[in-house]
Amino acid sequence: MTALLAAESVSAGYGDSRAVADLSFEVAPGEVLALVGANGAGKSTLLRVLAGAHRPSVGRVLLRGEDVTHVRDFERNRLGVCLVPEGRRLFPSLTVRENLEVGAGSRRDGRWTVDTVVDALPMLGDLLGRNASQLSGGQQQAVAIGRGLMSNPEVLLLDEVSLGLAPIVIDELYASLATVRGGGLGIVLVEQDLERTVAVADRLVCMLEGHAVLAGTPGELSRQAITDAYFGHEVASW
Ligand SMILES: Nc1ncnc2c1ncn2[C@@H]1O[C@H](COP(=O)(O)OP(=O)(O)OP(=O)(O)O)[C@@H](O)[C@H]1O
Repeated sequence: MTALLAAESVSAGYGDSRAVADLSFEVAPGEVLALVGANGAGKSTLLRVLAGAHRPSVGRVLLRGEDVTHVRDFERNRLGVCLVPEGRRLFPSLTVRENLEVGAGSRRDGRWTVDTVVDALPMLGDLLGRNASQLSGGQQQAVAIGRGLMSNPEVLLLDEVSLGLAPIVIDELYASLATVRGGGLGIVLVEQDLERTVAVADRLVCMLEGHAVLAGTPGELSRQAITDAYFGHEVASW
């Protein structure tokens, strides 16, 4: 079966420095693939390559079998790939509703509207008329995810959605993700919290200095193996 999204031998970097090295993987419809790795491992760069925001130096990105390597980010968004970047990047002077509606710009058909986004992310229900500048970090993150959903993506790329948030807010966001992933949406997730990643992911790819050093399902990989991969040779308990 053709994968929803595939990276084929992708390398990418900045000038002479290589951030992603010869990475390959596939994401099936409805699957959550987690990219795990320490700071600087290349996870955000890889997400940007998948989104069309960073050109790989080598390799290909395929969407439903079509080569989209040279398709730019805005066009790739129209084709169904949506990046929710680290740092949220909302429009502070717009209301929550307006920020969500900005996400619908590409006008793909699908189930996501302001109403269905609020169903999936209930914390937004009372906030639609509020300016984004007046939101807590968790509320902003929920808007950023909701804005991504409004483009009716087939692939959602989530970069550190829980960064800086209180555990209770992260719990709420992850509970929402469980409802979001139905309907064949593929998710590529970058998350610092290994425990949470293992709980939510169908498959893990552990990155070290740009390379994929370990891959498999949470059932196949021991915590020790994931931790060793995360830190290189160093062993830590978690
Ligand atoms: N704009 C940039 N210019 C130059 N080098 C960069 C740039 N962005 C990232 N890098 C470098 O590329 C490598 C991979 O960075 P990247 O942000 O992809 O890693 P990451 O795994 O997402 O890290 P983090 O968890 O800290 O966000 C790092 O060595 C980083 O310093």
